[in-house]
Amino acid sequence: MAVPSPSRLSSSRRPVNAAEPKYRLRTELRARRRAFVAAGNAAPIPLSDRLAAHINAETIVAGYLPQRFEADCRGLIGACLNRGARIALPHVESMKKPMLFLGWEPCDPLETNALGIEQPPMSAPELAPDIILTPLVGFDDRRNRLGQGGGFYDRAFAAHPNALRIGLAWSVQQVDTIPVDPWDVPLHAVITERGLFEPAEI
Ligand SMILES: Nc1nc2c(c(=O)[nH]1)N(C=O)[C@@H](CNc1ccc(C(=O)N[C@@H](CCC(=O)O)C(=O)O)cc1)CN2
Ligand SMILES: Nc1ncnc2c1ncn2[C@@H]1O[C@H](COP(=O)(O)OP(=O)(O)OP(=O)(O)O)[C@@H](O)[C@H]1O
Repeated sequence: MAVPSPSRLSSSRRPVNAAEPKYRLRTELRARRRAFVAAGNAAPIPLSDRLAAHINAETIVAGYLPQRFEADCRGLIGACLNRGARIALPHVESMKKPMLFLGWEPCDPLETNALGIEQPPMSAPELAPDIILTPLVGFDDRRNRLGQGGGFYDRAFAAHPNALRIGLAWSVQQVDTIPVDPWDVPLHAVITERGLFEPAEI
């Protein structure tokens, strides 16, 4: 089934400029991600011991439900639940409104948003995450991050400055250098199917 284009969410963003370095990199890395999964290389993203040390029954962990060829967060969500953590998932209503993290427990209902991603309904409680598991399009060895370009995670990081920012990606999504804009905040750590990427700040 085709995933609806993000243009179905009303947008006030400036038009995408195909010459912009982030735009070109995104196109290349989405293709890399797709090829990696198509070749049968997808594997669980492990909960590293160093991340596990931050997770207990008091912790609120924001995860995500994967879209197409993204690194799958669901095993990690299960591992966090096993440690007693509370889970939140992103809720996106429009390109203009900030993404919210809403509480979710196994068996709670989900709705599908205009991007084709499952999310908790607005009736779920809003939570302030201690840890934000972030889907990546790309990353570099300084833990700079490239996302989908909507600015949703940039804004979430600004709204939750004390949360641990953990990127999840396939190892092939690493590049030498991610272009950094003034609003970009580096990740504390990246985890791939190979484990915790070093250097990590956790
Ligand atoms: N799984 C997941 N959930 C998420 C995000 C994400 O990146 N991944 N988000 C992060 O901001 C927010 C939703 N924002 C998004 C903004 C743009 C696109 C987007 O452009 N998707 C492309 C597909 C890219 C691909 O081929 O992999 C599309 O729909 O055409 C997706 C999500 C919240 N939830
Ligand atoms: N703290 C912020 N508040 C408001 N807008 C922001 C903030 N941070 C970034 N933006 C806007 O978000 C847009 C997308 O930024 P960028 O191209 O770096 O996307 P990205 O980091 O790949 O996306 P995402 O954060 O969704 O993963 C930019 O136009 C930028 O102006």
